[in-house]
Parts: sequence; C-alpha cells; structure tokens
Amino acid sequence: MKIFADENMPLVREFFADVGEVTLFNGRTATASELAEADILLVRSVTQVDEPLLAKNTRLRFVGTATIGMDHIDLAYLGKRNIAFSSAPGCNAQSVVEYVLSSLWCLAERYQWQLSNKTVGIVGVGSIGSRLAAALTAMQIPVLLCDPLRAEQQSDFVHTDFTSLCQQADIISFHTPLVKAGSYPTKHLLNSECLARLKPSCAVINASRGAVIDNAALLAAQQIQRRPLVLDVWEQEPDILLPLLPYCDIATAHIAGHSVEGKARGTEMLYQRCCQLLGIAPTVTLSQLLPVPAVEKLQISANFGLPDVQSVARMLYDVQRDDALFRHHIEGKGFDWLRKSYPARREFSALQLVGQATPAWLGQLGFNSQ
Ligand SMILES: NC(=O)C1=CN([C@@H]2O[C@H](COP(=O)(O)OP(=O)(O)OC[C@H]3O[C@@H](n4cnc5c(N)ncnc54)[C@H](O)[C@@H]3O)[C@@H](O)[C@H]2O)C=CC1
Ligand SMILES: O=C(O)C(=O)[C@H](O)COP(=O)(O)O
Repeated sequence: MKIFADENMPLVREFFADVGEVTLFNGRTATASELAEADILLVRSVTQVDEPLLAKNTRLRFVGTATIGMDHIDLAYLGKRNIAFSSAPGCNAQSVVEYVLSSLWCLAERYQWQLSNKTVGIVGVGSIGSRLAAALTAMQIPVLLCDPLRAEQQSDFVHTDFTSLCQQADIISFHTPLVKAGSYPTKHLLNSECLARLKPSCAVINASRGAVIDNAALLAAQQIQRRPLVLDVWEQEPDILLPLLPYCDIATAHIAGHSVEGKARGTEMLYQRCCQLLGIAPTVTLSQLLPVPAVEKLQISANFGLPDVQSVARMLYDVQRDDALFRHHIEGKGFDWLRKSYPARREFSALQLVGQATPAWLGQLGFNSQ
C-alpha cells in the first residue's frame, strides 16, 4: 500500500507505518506525476485535490484531509471516481478557540476593554463557534449567534441574522466554512456593504477562511477608519494582501488550528478512517505519541477566579508571539515558512489544574481540571 502524505502532517509515519510505505510530498507544489502511484493520499488545506491533480493516478482508493475545512477538495470528482474521502471534523476546533480567546485578551488589554461589557457576534456556530460561545458564556461575555443552517434545522437555536448581528456586535468572529454557492454562501460575506453596517469600533476576527472577508474592501475600510482587526486567514494565501498588515492588531499565518494536539488529532482521525476502510485494527493511539508537556500540573487555590484564567492561559499560548513572528518574517521568509516552522503550542487541556475546589467553568474553556 503506497501512502503519500503532506510533509507538514505530524506523526504520519508513526501512525501509518503498519498500513504501508509512506512517502512525503510538498503539499503546495504537488503534481499529478508525483502522486500517480498513491493508493492513499493524505493532504492538508494547501493542496487542491481535483481532476488535474489526480488525472495520472488510476489506483487511488482514499483521500483524507487532516483539516476541518474541505474547500480545497473536489468532492464531486472524488465521488465520480469512487474514491473514498474523509476530513477530520473538529480536530483543531479547541486550538482555534484558544487563538480567539488569546486575541480577545490581547485586544482587551490594548484598548482597555472590559470584555463582559462587549457583545461578541459569532458567525458560524458549528464545532468551533459553539465551543467559543460556551467559553465566552462561562466568562460572562454576552454572545450573539448567527447560523442560518442551524436555525433551519433546530427550533430552539437562538439565531441572529447576519445584518442584525453586524449592527449589534462589538466584536465579530467568523467561523464558517468557505462556501461559494447555494442558499448561504460565505465568500465575501463581510463585504464593503456589511463593513459599513458595523459599529465603527466593532473589532473583526477572522480565523475561518480568508475569502470569507473581501480583503480589498477591508483594506479600503481600514484606510478610512481603523477598527481593531485580527486576521489569521487571508485571501490568496500564501500571496496575501500585505498592505493590510499595518491595519491589523494581530496578524498570523493561518496557524489558529496549529496546536500540537489539533494537528496530531487530524492525522489520528485519518489513520482511524483508513484502518476502517482497509478492515484492519488500529494499533496506535494519539496518547501514546503526544510529547509530555513542559508543565503538567498546576495547583490552584479556592481564590482562583476568572481574572486568573488569562495568566494561566498565557503560560500555554499568547497570540502576540505569533503576531511578532509574522511581522518579523513575512517579507523575508514568507507565509509558508512561518507555517512550517511554527513553534510547538499545547492546548489548555495539556495542563492539569488541581485543587480542592476547581471551578466547573474551567472545563468550558477547555482546561483539564479535577
Ligand atoms: N484558521 C484555522 O487554522 C482554521 C480554520 N478553520 C475553518 O473554520 C471553519 C469552521 O470550522 P468548524 O466550526 O469546525 O466547522 P463546522 O462545520 O462544525 O461549523 C461550521 C458552521 O458554519 C455554519 N455556516 C455555514 N454557512 C454559514 C453562513 N452563511 N452563515 C453562518 N453560518 C454558516 C454551518 O451551519 C456550521 O454550523 C472550517 O470550515 C474551516 O474553514 C477550521 C480549523 C482551523
Ligand atoms: O483545519 C482546517 O480547516 C485548517 O484551516 C487547518 O488548521 C489549517 O491547517 P493546514 O492544513 O493549512 O496546515
């Protein structure tokens, strides 16, 4: 069995050693000839999997993407060729939530906000959006939720339509897939018209897909009146609209989901799916492979409260580190270098908070407490 995997997929050899022979490739530059012999193709978000890429391969049985997003996969074409497919739903949802929380804490410090006085509009309330809503609610921060598809399916879902959310939110955070057609497209969901509807001070956070915001319209709006802005994703990565950078409070290279756990879970999910497809029993689990975190346990007292969470979270992750890396290296080394050389970052759950009375809401933020 020949397995071809993106070179930026962690632990792929460890997981797949017993399944077949693993060959690594550059996901950004992969060609049809390079992948012609693959039985199993494992990609990340940077590889367009479509007819031109698979035209020379007649033996492919399975394509897996170790990501949540699937906008780089031509599902109709895979279906036509009868090639099985899997993504890794939810694999790095917690990582994205931690990125957004860290961004909110950073903006709150910079602009001296009391976050509990701000209403956060969450657009797209699936794995990431709903976890984020739970975390913010635990922190007593009001939220508005916008997800028309959920509203259609779930009568008890409290939906705020996008136009009203734009008018009411103090902070708006995008967590939709990139959808180009259908009843609820998200391409350029935030366009010049919607930007004009936002409160002038409304902060914008995008850690979904770059094209959910019209980047040229965003730049034009920022040049007229600057609002707080956090961008993890950009249109046309890796050749992004660099003039936007001075107008960002936080700018990063599509790494919101790049926690150690988030990336590794993606690989594990594809491994499990492959084993199922091939009828073999999985022998490797993520817990066997994850490195021991630098700090494993922290004793907290009965005085531990909401204001202390930020200090503990900062031990594990501060988005300002990634923003500094981005500003320093983007012009010299580029977008993909920043992603490839991303420093290890553990999720909140890697740190066990122990104490007599650990508050229940710590779990809502993703901490491991007992
Ligand atoms: N920056 C990063 O590193 C990462 C980015 N992502 C992006 O985040 C997206 C969301 O991830 P999940 O929450 O796990 O996906 P999900 O599929 O669990 O949830 C997405 C939600 O968006 C909703 N939605 C779709 N169209 C909408 C619209 N027009 N308006 C409002 N809501 C809409 C869907 O109904 C669904 O509930 C992914 O598709 C991916 O593109 C995901 C992981 C990491
Ligand atoms: O899961 C997704 O969707 C993402 O956007 C990933 O976190 C991005 O990871 P790469 O595949 O671009 O490394």
